[in-house]
Amino acid sequence: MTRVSKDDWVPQGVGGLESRAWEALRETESSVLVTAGAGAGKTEFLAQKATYLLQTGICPAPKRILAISFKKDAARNLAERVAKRCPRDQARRFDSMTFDAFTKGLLDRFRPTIPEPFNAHGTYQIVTPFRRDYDDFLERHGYHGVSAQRLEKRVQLTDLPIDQSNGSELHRALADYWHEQFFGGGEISLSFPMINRLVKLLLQENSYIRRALQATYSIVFLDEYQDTTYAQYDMLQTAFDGSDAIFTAVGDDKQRIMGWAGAMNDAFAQFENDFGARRISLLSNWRSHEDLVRIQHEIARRIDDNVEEVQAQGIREIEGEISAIWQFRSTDDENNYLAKWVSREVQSGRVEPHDVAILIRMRADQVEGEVAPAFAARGLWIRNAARSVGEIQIQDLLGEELTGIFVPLLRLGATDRSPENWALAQQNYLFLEAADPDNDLTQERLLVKLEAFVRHLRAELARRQPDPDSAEAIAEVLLEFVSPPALRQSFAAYQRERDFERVWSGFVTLLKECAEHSSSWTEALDEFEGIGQVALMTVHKSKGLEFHTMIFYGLDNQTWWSLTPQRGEELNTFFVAFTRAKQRAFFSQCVERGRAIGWIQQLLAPAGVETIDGTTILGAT
Ligand SMILES: Nc1ncnc2c1ncn2[C@@H]1O[C@H](COP(=O)(O)OP(=O)(O)OP(=O)(O)O)[C@@H](O)[C@H]1O
Repeated sequence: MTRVSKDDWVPQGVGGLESRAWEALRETESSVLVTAGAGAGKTEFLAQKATYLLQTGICPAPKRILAISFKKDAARNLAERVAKRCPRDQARRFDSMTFDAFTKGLLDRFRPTIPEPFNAHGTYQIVTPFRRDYDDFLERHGYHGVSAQRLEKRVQLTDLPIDQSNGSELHRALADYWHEQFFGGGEISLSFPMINRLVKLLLQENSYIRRALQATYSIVFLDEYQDTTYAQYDMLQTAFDGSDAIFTAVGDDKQRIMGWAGAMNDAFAQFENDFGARRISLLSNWRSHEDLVRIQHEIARRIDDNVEEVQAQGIREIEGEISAIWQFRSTDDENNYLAKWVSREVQSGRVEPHDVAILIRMRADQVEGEVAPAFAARGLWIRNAARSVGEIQIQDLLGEELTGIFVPLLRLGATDRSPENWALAQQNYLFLEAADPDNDLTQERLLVKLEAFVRHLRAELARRQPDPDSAEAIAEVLLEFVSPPALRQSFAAYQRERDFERVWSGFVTLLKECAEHSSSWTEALDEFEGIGQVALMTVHKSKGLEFHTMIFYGLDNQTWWSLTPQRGEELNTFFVAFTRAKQRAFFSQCVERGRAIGWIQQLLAPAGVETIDGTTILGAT
């Protein structure tokens, strides 16, 4: 087992850390709250801190680190960064997962021990109720004085068991709601907020499980902390009540975009108070260059007048405009111009298609239908990551563990040499087989088996042309090798048959689709991963990602009617999206839909007006 002394440890994979990040990294005796703007390297900082704690033995075996992120791809990305830097025996003690995966994992493992009647037998389905579902429930039960919004909020926040002595109509509706979800006939239906409440009850009532959890995790990381909900915070506090766990939370209050879903108003102050945390703020932006950071700062100032200026560390690689409003007379003009512009940029070698993102406010499927034909006419494909394959969205599917295990194997099968995928495949396989890191013989034996399988897979792929039938057959070959029991055992999220099926069938569906119009397996895999495709996504979905060039599509005062400096959360969402750009961010606006948004126009301080193909461009810098 390799250990590095604290003094000798250096950050890995990045040039260095700013001095405040060092300070926060070395703070291992008390909790810290790292606040910083966009691109400050908050997520990277967590990966470095985990590496530091594992490599120096500050987190010694068998202790583990729990890292909680908001999105599956973010959780996976963090785990991959740590896995790349730490030996396997250390990296496997880093548990990176979403809040939902954490709570659901506890529910699935300990469900029978929850106090009655919530320990009811039988399978459960996960539901995502909309307001109209609450309305429907209230209507059916005759609760005319209760709004869907209030009921939804109560479900999120009310502790179980529900206090029967409170006779208010809202309370009765809440009790009935839980009863119907559990005993309404058929399968039990649970939403994630309900799972959260059940797990809180479990941890509150069962000190044995609580202590076991605390003994496992003495270090906890919280990424994107600004979007933690009251219920999640409450559950975490219950879980770690009385423990000496050290927390590291990172966040940016200007990126708070989940208020509508119950995110805390005062998350930072509360954390400092409850966890005795030191606040350390970072001042760099590693993602974007100086000229973009200047515009970002102007938007940030509209969110918080006192925001500190940050130091841009990104290098500008582009000449000419880096931000502007492009105005069009018709949507056809708009789509054609954008397709032509992106195609020219790709052909000139300035950017790869997947480094370009088209950002929209909502309804990705509809916009995809409008934009894609113009792009396809120029040989460019749009990847709408919000599209569902079966019951899972592509963006979520790509963050799934199953995908992370199958894709490197497929890549190895499709190419002669791929050291990176070979390293990943080895690591994954040894993990799936729960190989003892100290037993060289077992490891050797497993790696020989893996090699033989890759040879077999290569032969299978070589003898089949990519098409949907072959894709399905190949996926089955992979599953048989990896084995569903090993997947279920290794990942709590796949323990329920239905959860596993959802991901598995999404994987097969997308692979079949990609194989259908590819001439090689590598091409099919590129398409599967979105390589060579222009990304299309809503501003909400862009959280945590980054792109070389971004185009905000259809940014007019009708479509984005609520984007005003007075509406905090919309502005934050826009800010999050804008700060994803490394080099350039443009806005397209079509007069058929609405007018330009005045304050953005002002902000970009248009330098002049140009005309191209009958379209007007308001230039910025
Ligand atoms: N110390 C560093 N040196 C060089 N590059 C870095 C460093 N830290 C982060 N980066 C790079 O800067 C970019 C932003 O980092 P990261 O995503 O961790 O920032 P963040 O603060 O979590 O961003 P956001 O809150 O905007 O999502 C990434 O491309 C990352 O690889």
